[in-house]
Amino acid sequence: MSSKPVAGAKRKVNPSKLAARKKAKTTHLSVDQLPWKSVARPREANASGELDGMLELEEVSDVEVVYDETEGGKIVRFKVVSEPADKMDVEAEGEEAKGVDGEPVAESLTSSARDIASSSKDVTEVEDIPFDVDGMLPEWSRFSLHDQLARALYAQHFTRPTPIQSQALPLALANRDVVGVAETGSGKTLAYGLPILDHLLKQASKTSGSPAKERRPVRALVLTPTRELALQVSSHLNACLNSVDTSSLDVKQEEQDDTGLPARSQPKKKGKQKVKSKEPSEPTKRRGPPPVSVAAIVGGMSAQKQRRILSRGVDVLVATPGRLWDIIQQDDALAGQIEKLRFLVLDEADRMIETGHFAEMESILRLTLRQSQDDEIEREPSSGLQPDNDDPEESKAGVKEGEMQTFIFSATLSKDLQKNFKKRSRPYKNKKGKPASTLADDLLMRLDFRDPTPAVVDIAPQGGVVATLQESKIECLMTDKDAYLYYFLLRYPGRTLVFLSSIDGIRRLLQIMTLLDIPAFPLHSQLEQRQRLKNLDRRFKSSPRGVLLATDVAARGLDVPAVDHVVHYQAPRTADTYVHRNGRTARAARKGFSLLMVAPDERRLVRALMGNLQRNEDEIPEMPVELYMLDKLKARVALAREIDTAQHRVRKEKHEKNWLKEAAEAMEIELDSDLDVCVEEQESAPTKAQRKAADTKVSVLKAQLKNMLAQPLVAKGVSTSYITSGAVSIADDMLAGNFHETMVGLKKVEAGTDLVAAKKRKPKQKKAPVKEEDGDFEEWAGISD
Ligand SMILES: Nc1ncnc2c1ncn2[C@@H]1O[C@H](COP(=O)(O)OP(=O)(O)OP(=O)(O)O)[C@@H](O)[C@H]1O
Repeated sequence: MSSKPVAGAKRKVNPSKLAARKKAKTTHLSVDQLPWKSVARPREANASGELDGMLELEEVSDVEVVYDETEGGKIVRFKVVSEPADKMDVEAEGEEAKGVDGEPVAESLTSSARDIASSSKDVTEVEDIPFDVDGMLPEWSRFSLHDQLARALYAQHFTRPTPIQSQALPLALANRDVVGVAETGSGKTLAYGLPILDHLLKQASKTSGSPAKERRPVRALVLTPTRELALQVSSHLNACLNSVDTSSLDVKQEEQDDTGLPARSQPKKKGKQKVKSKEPSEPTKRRGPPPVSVAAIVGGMSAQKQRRILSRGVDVLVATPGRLWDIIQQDDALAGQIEKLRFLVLDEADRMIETGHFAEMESILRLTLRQSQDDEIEREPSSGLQPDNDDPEESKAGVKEGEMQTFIFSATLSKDLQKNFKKRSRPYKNKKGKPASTLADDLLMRLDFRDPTPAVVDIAPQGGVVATLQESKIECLMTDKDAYLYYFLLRYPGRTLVFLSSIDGIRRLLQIMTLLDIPAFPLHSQLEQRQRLKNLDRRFKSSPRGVLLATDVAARGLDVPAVDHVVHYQAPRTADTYVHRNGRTARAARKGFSLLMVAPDERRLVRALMGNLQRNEDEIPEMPVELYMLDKLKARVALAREIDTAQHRVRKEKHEKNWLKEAAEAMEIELDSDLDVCVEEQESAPTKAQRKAADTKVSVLKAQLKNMLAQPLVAKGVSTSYITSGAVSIADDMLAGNFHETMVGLKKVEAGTDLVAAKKRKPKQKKAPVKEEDGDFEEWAGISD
């Protein structure tokens, strides 16, 4: 899916430039052949819903739209002019033009030419000023990152590296293979992304001025388990490549708030470099192809679109294994490039090998194996940042110049697997060894680390619990879960991600929540990709009280910055899933809350998964519930369920009838005379009168529910007539601003502030930093809102 700016169609040509125009070399192309360029999906636009479920944005420039009158009517053609942009001077009058395929076409030659001419000046000016990393980003300066990356980090207010970035970056920059395990939401994407971009940008700087004639090969491959994660990773990395005019920032004495981040809202003090008042993250346009390009290829994208992305030349390809393997099988050139990768990343490595991805992953990994013994590593001292190390084994570490580096990242990787990584760098030679114990072991052990001793950085907290996360649980009957969920959503309004284990369950709950006026949206694998992105990007992200009902397709990696709550409507099947689901909230050191709903027959499962996390089930506190209020809500839920059941019956009958009609049409049978009668005659088939009665029943029930929803929910002992009387006075809360808008008489509090104390809470233990990196690590304060 692509979005293309609309072109101006009529043009006035400046005669003085006409001669130059005539000399310009022109080529006529179809819409798909035009030199489309990828544009990063701005994250803000995602939140505001502007992109409306688009997978990628593209733009095109230096294209002229030409109308030819032919006998068959008007034909639109696109003329690509290879004249340098700043020599053009053509005026456009804004009339919309359609391409041959009816799609709107690119911005007019005139405006794009001017934009490019002026923006190229901006870029040159910006890029000529070296970025003062020591002054502006002192905590990043030891990594000596490419100027472009430093600017982008600054623009995103990432003033200091997160702990996983602090520890993984020196290793990766020193050509080590890295296995990184750190808590959810702790910045793992940039922990592997920055070294890759840094390498590619520095390489591009060396070769700039001699543009490659052939399509640029893929240099880095990032594999992710889900489409959403692939798109997100690509957008995170692209955000680091957007050119940023940091000369417009108050660069020197940047105010830092308590979190160590720039105080955006504070009045600026006088600084060393003076400032135009411009938003820091505003990107400037870049001329020509980007020095490094990142693109995602995922399922749900047309083959034509994929070809176009690849033909532009992608340096960093982010992909899901299934789709990538499909393409590789038809594209020998791409297969060849994968064999010669400079970087291979498995993001959420452990999930990737779960059923469904195994075969494709294995095939892709096989391409990355070294072909012969001659490719064995000659151990050379690594260049760049080498961690201090007295260990003789470690001193031989690192991949040799130009060899593939492998990065494996996850929030959950078993200790056994990590140990195995350390022991075996060329597993496929060691077939006689012990067989791998799990599917994950088996596949990950097929990785061909070029580094004799891959570095393992494991700073995941014990039990997988992020320090800023408040967990809680509710023990209730399975049949009461709808009511408890509804209670939770009304009692603690906020952006909430609810995990269920089945798609049918999501469909049912969606109907009920919608009937109860809760803004709920579904996310599961049977939805079309466009719908998935729309529900996530447009609806959920932009609704502060939005509720996303999702399967575990949303459990891994998704970075929705302000998810307030995670609810496990059904207990997760594994300990890792519990950790990853929880990880959708409490990200980047923000506060978060999770609620585990446990039915009696889920208790054993919960006990087992807590045991796997070396935790005790009892240490999770109970969420308090006002039973009087809950009872009122149960009545609403019961009615909503009744409506849903009745609607479901009506829908099913309509569906069956339609199916019969279609079958009858296909068989060229008159439905009225034959099948319709048969249907009506079936014992179980409802008559027309019965169907009408069912419709009426639904309408009556809906009216009842509407009436019920309009009644205020008043807590026990509260008098709404006299607010200062009654067993509970609400006047004080009203004055103090603690008044709960929906549940009159209850205090407005955040989820987690009124938990019943945990029975046996163990103190959280922090891990010691790994030996490669002996710097002191401050608690990461994250990004401020
Ligand atoms: N140095 C930094 N300072 C502040 N914020 C950062 C920094 N690095 C990354 N972030 C932000 O932190 C958030 C989480 O990052 P990211 O998605 O990479 O986490 P993750 O560790 O991969 O999480 P998960 O395990 O759930 O996939 C993102 O919004 C990212 O932009």
